[in-house]
Amino acid sequence: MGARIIDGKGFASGVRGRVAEAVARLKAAHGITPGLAVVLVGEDPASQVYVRNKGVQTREAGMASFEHKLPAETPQAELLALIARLNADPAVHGILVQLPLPGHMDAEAVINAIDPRKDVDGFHVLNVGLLGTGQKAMVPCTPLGCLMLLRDALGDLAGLNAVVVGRSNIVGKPMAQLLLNESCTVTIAHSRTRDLAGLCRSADILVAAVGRPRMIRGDWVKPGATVIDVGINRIEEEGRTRLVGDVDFEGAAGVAGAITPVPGGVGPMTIACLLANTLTACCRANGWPEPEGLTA
Ligand SMILES: Nc1nc(=O)c2c([nH]1)NC[C@@H]1CN(c3ccc(C(=O)N[C@@H](CCC(=O)O)C(=O)O)cc3)C=[N+]21
Repeated sequence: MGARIIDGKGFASGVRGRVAEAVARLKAAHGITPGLAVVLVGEDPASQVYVRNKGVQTREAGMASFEHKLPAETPQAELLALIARLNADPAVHGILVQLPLPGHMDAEAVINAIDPRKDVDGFHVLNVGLLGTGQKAMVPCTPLGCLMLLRDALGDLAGLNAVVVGRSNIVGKPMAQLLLNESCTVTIAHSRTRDLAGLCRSADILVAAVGRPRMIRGDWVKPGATVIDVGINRIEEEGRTRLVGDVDFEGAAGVAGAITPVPGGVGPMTIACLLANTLTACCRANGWPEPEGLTA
């Protein structure tokens, strides 16, 4: 057990504090309150918990929270009409449509209907393109949170070997883009990668975002590496439900230089970065300077 445990929960609380300070300054100087609209379609219990937490933390940061809960069977046209209203609402600076959406909806069409300037998830195809070309984008919250933790742990990331395990549009691909923008040498690995263990052992930075409990073993980790575990897997163990990551924490912590725990690592950073992105969107919408240290 040699690795430093990266305190994502504590770091996230610091980020939220800095967001709250900036929000208070905006209110005092301009009388403007950044606003975040969260849309939940259906009654998925996990999604309900996340949406409630987002609302609480948004208000705690001094921002306005608008929650829209629609029944699972809502026609897509109705959701698109709501998004159009939120796009046009000057009190709303950020819009998040909770994923996954019910099966009858086309998630890509829904996401691409959001005004890209209000797309605080960074999932709109325009933001994906801006990030991919190194231009100013709205950056997906989870990878942005991981980047903040990595910069804090390592300082300059240039020249480091980064391996991202997982190629999702939500985490793996944008994470790789961010690390490339930091001048890392980046490899994206996935289920078809040959000798995944050996590849992982070449990583100075190892980001696990595959959604398979404890898949990354301790002997896949290069001694001294920084390990970022994005996985949040609910498993049954010894008769109770536990939350574990995509990394075998006990094994990896004996080898890594630093590692994020689950829970208390990347998860809390996701919501903190959602608030940071809402603040950033509000500043950009008004032509004010962006908050320092809260963007990519
Ligand atoms: N459009 C959209 N944007 C999202 O950002 C989005 C989404 N849809 N759908 C669901 C996922 C999941 N997600 C999490 C946020 C915070 C924690 C978090 O704070 N986790 C804590 C506690 C975990 C727990 O106790 O359940 C931790 O890891 O320590 C986890 C997961 C955002 N998501």
